[in-house]
Amino acid sequence: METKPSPDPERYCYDPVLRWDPQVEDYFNKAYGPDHFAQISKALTRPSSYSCIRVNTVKTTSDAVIEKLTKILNESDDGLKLLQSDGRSSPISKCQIPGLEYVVFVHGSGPHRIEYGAGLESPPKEVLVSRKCAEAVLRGAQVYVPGVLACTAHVEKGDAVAVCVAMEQPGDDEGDWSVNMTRGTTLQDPFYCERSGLYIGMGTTMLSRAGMFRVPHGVAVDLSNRVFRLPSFHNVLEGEIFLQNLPSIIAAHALDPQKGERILDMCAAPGGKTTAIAIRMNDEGEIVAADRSHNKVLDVQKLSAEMGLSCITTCKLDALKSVRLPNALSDSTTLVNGDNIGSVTNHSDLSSNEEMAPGRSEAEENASTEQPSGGDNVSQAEIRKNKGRLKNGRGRTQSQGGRAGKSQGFPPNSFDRVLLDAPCSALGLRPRLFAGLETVISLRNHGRYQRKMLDQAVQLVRVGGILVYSTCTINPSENEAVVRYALDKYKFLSLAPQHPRIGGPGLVGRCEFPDGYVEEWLKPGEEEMVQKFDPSSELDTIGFFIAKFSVGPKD
Ligand SMILES: C[S@@+](CC[C@H](N)C(=O)[O-])C[C@H]1O[C@@H](n2cnc3c(N)ncnc32)[C@H](O)[C@@H]1O
Repeated sequence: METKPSPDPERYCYDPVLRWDPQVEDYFNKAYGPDHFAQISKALTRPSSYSCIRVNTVKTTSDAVIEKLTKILNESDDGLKLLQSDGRSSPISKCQIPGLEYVVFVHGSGPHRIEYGAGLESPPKEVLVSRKCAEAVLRGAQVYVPGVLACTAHVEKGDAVAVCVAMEQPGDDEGDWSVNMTRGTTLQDPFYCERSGLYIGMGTTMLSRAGMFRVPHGVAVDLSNRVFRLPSFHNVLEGEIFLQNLPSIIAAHALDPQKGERILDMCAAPGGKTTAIAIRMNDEGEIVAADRSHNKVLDVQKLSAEMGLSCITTCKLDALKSVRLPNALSDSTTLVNGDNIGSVTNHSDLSSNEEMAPGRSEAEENASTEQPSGGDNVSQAEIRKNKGRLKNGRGRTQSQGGRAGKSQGFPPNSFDRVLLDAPCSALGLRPRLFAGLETVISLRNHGRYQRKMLDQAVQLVRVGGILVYSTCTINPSENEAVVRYALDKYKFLSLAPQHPRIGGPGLVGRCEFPDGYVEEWLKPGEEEMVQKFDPSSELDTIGFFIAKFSVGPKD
């Protein structure tokens, strides 16, 4: 009788190698040292071992959230598996860092070894998913139909399948990567080497092969046996909690916003940090949340309304043009109802998402925003808002219902604090299965873009104010080199201590590139003033960077 090949454990496992552009790899090897960078690279391919939840303390408490989440976990199959595999009394715990008791962790588990051949006579049938789909699945998501690229022939609904990732492969030309697979392909060779080490779990198909490529949405595979078990809290306790990486929460603490202050969040969407800042201010003061993208501004509006936060105003604004030119004054006055600040949309009077629905007329919105606020206590935010109304005329803060007001920018020195959570290469996000597209030139270009944004941010903070700069990348060109630029160019800026400080030090020194370009990083003594979150460290967070500047007298 013919013996069937048993599944090869080296092939049927999760052991991806993150691919980088060779020059980028050289640069990071120089920056971190080869061993450390290898650890960072490995850590990036894995999800963090816990989900981090920020509790909306304006609406609820950590204890109430823990109780609700425990109930949800106890009632779901995935949750029960988590409880069993976790080995502790409960996978849910409150953050122990002083001041962060409103942060709740739900611990997952993994990597688990999966017996892909258990009970099968031949190698398992396979479903190949896109890299993006796989990264979401590793974070706890389902395998949805659009993420499926290919599968073995004759797959029927209810079949046991191994799920693996379609990874970019190098092409003929340098820097040329492709997946070499069109959607709907039939996987022929069960031993095809490009899928070795890229198996993320075993599950049961919810559709036949034909169904997977015919229906537009739905779950394709019920992935009951996962390499990483992390709870998915998608659509759970909306408005009460927000899933957010720990360093992002720390960035809001670094800004240290005070009740009643006027704060600018320059690149705000989807609003994770904006809402964290609003909660830290107990919803008292004014936060202007700006973003370049109209639709993303609507996301911030939706999140603010969902979380019941009233101190957030939003606007569509290119951060590179955030400082209003003197001649724009009259333009904006004419354009936006006598508003000499810019067109911003306020959520103070919106109580639900429904009220944000596109298509609602401005008149209706204005009517809803004219309701007097109840209660005897008049907050500082309310006083500030009313002062603004008197000064600027009615209309500045009127909601435009599903539309993002376009701002002309803001006068210099008009904010107490500014957060520049800059768009970046995102090379700290986890899990990441491919990084080959960034080149040293593209990494430098990110830094150049960020420096231009910082030039604007510096002008908008008043003397005595605070500027926080953050990114979610491990790339020094976007982190330490941007801080060096800021400190060298603006002598009135100084690095300020951050609380809490749980991240590691920044990089000191410089890097000389083969093309002669020299990049300067931090000077000795500055490294402990920034927070650099290392994905391979015990904190097990995404890669993230935070610098906090005090703004001294500007001459
Ligand atoms: C890192 S994300 C911000 C995340 C956000 N701070 C949060 O915590 O939810 C960067 C944002 O910058 C925005 N962006 C990119 N270029 C911009 C520009 N020139 N002006 C304003 N926003 C910009 C992007 O639309 C994106 O939403």
